[in-house]
Amino acid sequence: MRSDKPRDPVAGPDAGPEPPYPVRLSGPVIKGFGRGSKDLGIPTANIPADDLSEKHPELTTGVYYGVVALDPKTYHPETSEGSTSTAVVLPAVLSIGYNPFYKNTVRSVEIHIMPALTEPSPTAAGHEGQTKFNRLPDFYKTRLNLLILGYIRPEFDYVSLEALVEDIRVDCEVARESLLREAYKCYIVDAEKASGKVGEDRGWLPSGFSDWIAALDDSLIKIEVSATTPFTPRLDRWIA
Ligand SMILES: Cc1cc2nc3c(=O)[nH]c(=O)nc-3n(C[C@H](O)[C@H](O)[C@H](O)COP(=O)(O)O)c2cc1C
Ligand SMILES: Nc1ncnc2c1ncn2[C@@H]1O[C@H](COP(=O)(O)OP(=O)(O)O)[C@@H](O)[C@H]1O
Ligand SMILES: [Mg+2]
Repeated sequence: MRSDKPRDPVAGPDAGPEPPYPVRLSGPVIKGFGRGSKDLGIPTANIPADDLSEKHPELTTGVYYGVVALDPKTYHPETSEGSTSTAVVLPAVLSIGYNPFYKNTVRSVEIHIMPALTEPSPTAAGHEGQTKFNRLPDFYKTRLNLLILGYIRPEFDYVSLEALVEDIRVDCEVARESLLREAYKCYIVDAEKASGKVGEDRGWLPSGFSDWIAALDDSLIKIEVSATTPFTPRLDRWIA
């Protein structure tokens, strides 16, 4: 259970991500338990966690922050300049684990995408009225690339839903303040402006989307060609 100790305003070293971070995760946005928006008012984009223990044994259960890019072929939000064909890179906070408050038996990766760092934070303390978490148009099935930049805290059980929501609100603020530091902000600015290893990781974020669509289309075509062709089991489960 969460203690009453006040929370640190930032997480991770000021000098920038320390190994094992940045960690790259990628996957299609799948259905979760349907609680994020409905129960908590906090939508979380879930990506498959099946091969996490094998590929990323370093990722213990807990809450992390990072940056995400969504495939612009299936997710193209309208901006003041019209709709964009390049992937937007946005700050994110996520949980990896069993959601002890809900006592899940399977591990999930759940990502809450926050507004751009240049916009005011809707989750800041003292924000007028009830906290409204960031909400985008739905983007199920879209491929999401995530760069995890730091660890915030372990997962907890809570005495109430309100206490869970309040802790996630603080996570959003910790993630935002952490990412606003110079050594982290560079993962969000234009890829061309970042150099060295930071530039490599930043460059990876909006990459690989065309390969993914080809692979996905291929699986779907196989299904159409022959009803007896077994659907790739994992995709079958991911895509409603
Ligand atoms: C930043 C963040 C922190 C979270 N921390 C916890 C936690 O400490 N304990 C917990 O039980 N669930 C935690 N959750 C998970 C929420 O309970 C979860 O997002 C919710 O159950 C929605 O699940 P769904 O996507 O399957 O609908 C956290 C989620 C986020 C985004
Ligand atoms: N800010 C956001 N962060 C993450 N997902 C969002 C956001 N805004 C809208 N969504 C959409 O909401 C969906 C998640 O809502 P949620 O209630 O957690 O459902 P589920 O249980 O299916 O994950 C995401 O898959 C995405 O399509
Ligand atoms: Mg979710």
